[in-house]
Amino acid sequence: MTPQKVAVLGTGKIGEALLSGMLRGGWSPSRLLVTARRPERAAELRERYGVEPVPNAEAAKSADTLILTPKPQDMAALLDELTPHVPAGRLVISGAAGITTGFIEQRLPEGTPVIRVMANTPALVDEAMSVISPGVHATETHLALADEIFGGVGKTLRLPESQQDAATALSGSGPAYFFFLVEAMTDAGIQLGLPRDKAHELIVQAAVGAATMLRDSGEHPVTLRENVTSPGGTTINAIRELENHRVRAAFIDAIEAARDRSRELGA
Ligand SMILES: NC(=O)C1=CN([C@@H]2O[C@H](COP(=O)(O)OP(=O)(O)OC[C@H]3O[C@@H](n4cnc5c(N)ncnc54)[C@H](O)[C@@H]3O)[C@@H](O)[C@H]2O)C=CC1
Ligand SMILES: O=C(O)[C@@H]1CCC=N1
Repeated sequence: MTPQKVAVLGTGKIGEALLSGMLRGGWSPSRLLVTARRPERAAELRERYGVEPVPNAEAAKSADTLILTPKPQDMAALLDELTPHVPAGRLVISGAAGITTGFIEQRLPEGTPVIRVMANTPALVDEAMSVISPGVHATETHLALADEIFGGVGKTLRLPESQQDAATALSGSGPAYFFFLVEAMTDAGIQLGLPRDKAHELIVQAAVGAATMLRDSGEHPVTLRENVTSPGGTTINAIRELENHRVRAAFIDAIEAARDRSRELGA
């Protein structure tokens, strides 16, 4: 079942990434609606994508699938605005960290199918990871629709909602950790006397190469790392320093903290 009309409500960074991906994937702008809080933002979206910005109430009435992408802190207010206008049977997909399907179901008309999705910004280059979990009224048909929409901008994976906060910490926030790593490695290159642009180029290509091997080689990351780590060579000196600085433990702590924050946002 392909929806006739999809609305993205609260079209900020992730909403725009999804919208742009849907358009690249062949969705006609006439089947897409967007809502934005600020008129300048609405005008920007119309100009950039040729989509129609509408008030939230109108989106709720005229789109058969609603994708909600405000900040978690703004979700309750958005739902209050939408509830009187959401006809029975509308599929509601939430892209917000932490917010549970139960939170949304309680505020919308009884029986509304709700799906929670955690995507990430690589949707901008069709390399998103989107983790999909159904609420109590979402059927296989609804899930297939979410797969279709989010599958257009990358990979999708279905997980039980109990694992969404962990997924948010890993793949939702994940790109930020890699960008942070690139920043830190660039600083190291500067420290070693390389020009910033050259250091950046070396690191980005190393990252792209490593990511492609991780995805395509079928090898375990430990094997891939061991293949780089020559006995008595350079890499093991670096690895020793990373272990001395407890970088592995820092990642575990960091990702646990992100998971905890996702839980807090939904509480
Ligand atoms: N940025 C990211 O990498 C990811 C973000 N998310 C989730 O996506 C959501 C949005 O995050 P961002 O796009 O980064 O934030 P953002 O702040 O760029 O976008 C949210 C947008 O919602 C709009 N908005 C809020 N209330 C509204 C209302 N009542 N009516 C119309 N528009 C309204 C805001 O004006 C803003 O433009 C969050 O819930 C976040 O947890 C999920 C995965 C990745
Ligand atoms: O930082 C955040 O809260 C959002 C959710 C996942 C990625 N960005």
